[in-house]
Amino acid sequence: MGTVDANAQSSSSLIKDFLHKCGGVAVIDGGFATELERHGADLNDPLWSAKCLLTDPHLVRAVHLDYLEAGADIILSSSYQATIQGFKAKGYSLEESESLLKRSVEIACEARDVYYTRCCKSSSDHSTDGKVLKQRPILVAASVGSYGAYLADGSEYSGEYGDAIDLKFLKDFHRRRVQLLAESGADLIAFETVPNKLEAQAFVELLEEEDIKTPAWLSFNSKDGINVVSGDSLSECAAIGESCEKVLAVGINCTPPRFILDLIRSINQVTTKPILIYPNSGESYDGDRKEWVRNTGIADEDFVPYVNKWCDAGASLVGGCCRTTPNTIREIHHALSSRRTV
Ligand code: MET
Ligand SMILES: [Zn+2]
Repeated sequence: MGTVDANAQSSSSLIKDFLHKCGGVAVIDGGFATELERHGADLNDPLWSAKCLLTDPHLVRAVHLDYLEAGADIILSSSYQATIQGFKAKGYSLEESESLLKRSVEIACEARDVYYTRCCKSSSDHSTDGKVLKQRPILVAASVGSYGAYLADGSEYSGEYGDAIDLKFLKDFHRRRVQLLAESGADLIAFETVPNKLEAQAFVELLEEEDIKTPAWLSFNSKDGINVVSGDSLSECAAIGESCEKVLAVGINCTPPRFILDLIRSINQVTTKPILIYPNSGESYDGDRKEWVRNTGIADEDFVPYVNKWCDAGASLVGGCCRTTPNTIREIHHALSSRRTV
């Protein structure tokens, strides 16, 4: 087997091997931007969490560390809303914009290094204040938010981009960012909050066209428990992930917990790949008011008691999205620990 084949082989089993080492299930981190806000960062800006790369990289690193110490096995970089187009609109040069994108992954990798050093210094797997300090495999995923996230008007929750936005436009929009993040030292690329089929198609075509060597996951969001937010069929969206060898896992993020079980069942029908799940707290984002609002109607209870049911239904990577915190992740870590075989 040649080197290229060997690389393809090792990256195609990255998540499966990782899950094996984790004992069958792995914990993803929790809300990142909303956690920065909880620490006082003002992210009312088109760059959202990426603004902190400019103003407060120490906080970015500290939040990554908080999630690792809460038991996350996979952390996502702060590049969700970081785009070359967005940085340029702020007056940064192409070179500066590109290095900021890479910086987001470097900071996550630095947090992992600091974490490993703390683990070495600790005599037990848990510190007295409940921190998880266990030497274990940890993956850094480079976050890529959708085009709707760049628009910063909440349209990643509608998936309505208008007729002018076609496949070619979306591929060209994401191309350079995906190339850069693939070469940034991240273990994988996390395409997150993908709101429609067109953008899922754009991502998998980009992976192939650009011969991207870093594997990816594809994560959709839903607001009805049946379809993705645009109304496109979740089965069709998940099948796009299934069809691409470079996509190692498919799933759902930033979606109210009460929809998750049905969504897992629906994805399970069309994929053999690991299923990832990281719901939000159950509140919804009001793009006009630029705030999170409680849903009326069915209240979302704390979802941690359900995570084992989600794993029984087929999920193997579980974490949290917006408005979840290191506490949520600590609880998920504990809730899943009894089913882990290591
Ligand atoms: C709107 S979904 C945001 C996902 C991103 N990983 C974050 O937690 O900030
Ligand atoms: Zn979210």
